[in-house]
Amino acid sequence: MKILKFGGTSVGSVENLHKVKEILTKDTEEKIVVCSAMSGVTNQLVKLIGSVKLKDADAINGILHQLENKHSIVIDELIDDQKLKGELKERLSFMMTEMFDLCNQSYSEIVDAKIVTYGETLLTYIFSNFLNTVGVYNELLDAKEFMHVDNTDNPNIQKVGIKLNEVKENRAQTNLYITQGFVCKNHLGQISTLKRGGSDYTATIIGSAIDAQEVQIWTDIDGLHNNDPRYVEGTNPIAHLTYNEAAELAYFGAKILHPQTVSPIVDKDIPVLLKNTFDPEATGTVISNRIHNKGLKAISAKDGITAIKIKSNRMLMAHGYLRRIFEVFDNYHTSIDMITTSEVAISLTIDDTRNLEQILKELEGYADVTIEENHSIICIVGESVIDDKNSYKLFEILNHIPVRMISYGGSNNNISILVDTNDKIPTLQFLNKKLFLTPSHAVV
Ligand SMILES: Nc1ncnc2c1ncn2[C@@H]1O[C@H](COP(=O)(O)OP(=O)(O)O)[C@@H](O)[C@H]1O
Ligand SMILES: N[C@@H](CC(=O)OP(=O)(O)O)C(=O)O
Repeated sequence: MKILKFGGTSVGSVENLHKVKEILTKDTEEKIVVCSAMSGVTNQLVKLIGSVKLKDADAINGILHQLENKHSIVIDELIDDQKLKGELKERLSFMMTEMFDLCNQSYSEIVDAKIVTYGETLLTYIFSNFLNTVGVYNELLDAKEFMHVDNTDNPNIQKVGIKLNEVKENRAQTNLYITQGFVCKNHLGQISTLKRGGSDYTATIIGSAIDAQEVQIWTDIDGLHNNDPRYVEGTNPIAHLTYNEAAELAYFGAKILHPQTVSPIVDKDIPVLLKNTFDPEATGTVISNRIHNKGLKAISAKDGITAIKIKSNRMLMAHGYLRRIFEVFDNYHTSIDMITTSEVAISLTIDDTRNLEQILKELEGYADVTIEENHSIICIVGESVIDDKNSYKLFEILNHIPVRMISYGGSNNNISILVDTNDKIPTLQFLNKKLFLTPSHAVV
């Protein structure tokens, strides 16, 4: 069994849905297909939720109308059979009424999750019916029936596997299942999400739950590139990455992968393939535990970082002081990414600022605290990257860009620097030139 995940762009138009169909029908192997919402739809749903919070009836109606139109056009163009077309339109209209009713409830996290996951529900319903009508028989599985994820950081994979097998057993025999990414049920049995971009995570949770042979993530680019192609020209796909490398890159901003994608499949050593829907023959990237080559592989950037400097002339290096600082962050479930220390100060970074006010209040009890917002962590990744004889070149960045923090040696596989977000793109471009475009770029 293989798991194939198709992202928003891959399912974002009728033309692309036909391409997905081609990929699915290349062989008859058993597959579970995880689909995202059509590209742009989840963003529209997020906007819709904003309007629900504001109780802005005109905006709500406007967005619902756009969503109905968008999916209605897809049905028109995709489905030839008039009877089926009518049925799908009727179902679409029913789902829009359900959404309208939700929009008229007062805002809550459950209402939020129910609304924001509709994009996946709409798309999979239409796509599954389309496939069936053209002879590609499949069963549509409701992910809410088996993606029971009590703890999104550490899902109970076995539980998902048991539920998924139960759901499959009650359905007709087929070698093709279609389901929704992103949506899950939480520990209270309420509808929830795996966070933005979470369909990748859905795919690897399912892959691990059923001991899949491999997980394929189909997107709009030919694999994970050595730098962010949105900001840097001349980036190249990387043929092989280790789980460690992929996890670091995903966590530190490589948008192609949800940060938690790799974690469910590492222990089972299930490979993840990143493939291009628009160029299926392109090699793409294979993520596995095999180290093909060591040294510098790729650079990524994570925005929305806040640096916190904690200064205390009296106590910093005193026994137990660091513990007290870390406990404050721990008490507010706020994880720390980078840390540097001096004799009298510690600087650290966080990306979750929901509890920043309370954290600062507690820290200010025994230290001077300053914060700097709008920073980005630039992460240079590769197995044993710190031993790469070219890695020294990255420090030339210091001649060009004000660097706020550097983290070197925390792991052999990652060197991180913190810069103002306004300097992110020049930093990525400079590092690309220095580390990848100079002739001697090579590894240990
Ligand atoms: N290092 C990288 N390698 C490849 N793509 C990247 C990288 N960093 C950012 N991206 C962006 O990620 C996009 C694919 O991710 P995403 O938009 O989540 O796809 P999907 O719609 O398939 O879920 C690419 O179009 C590319 O612009
Ligand atoms: N549709 C959701 C989940 C997702 O994973 O989407 P994509 O595969 O297009 O990144 C989102 O936009 O966040």
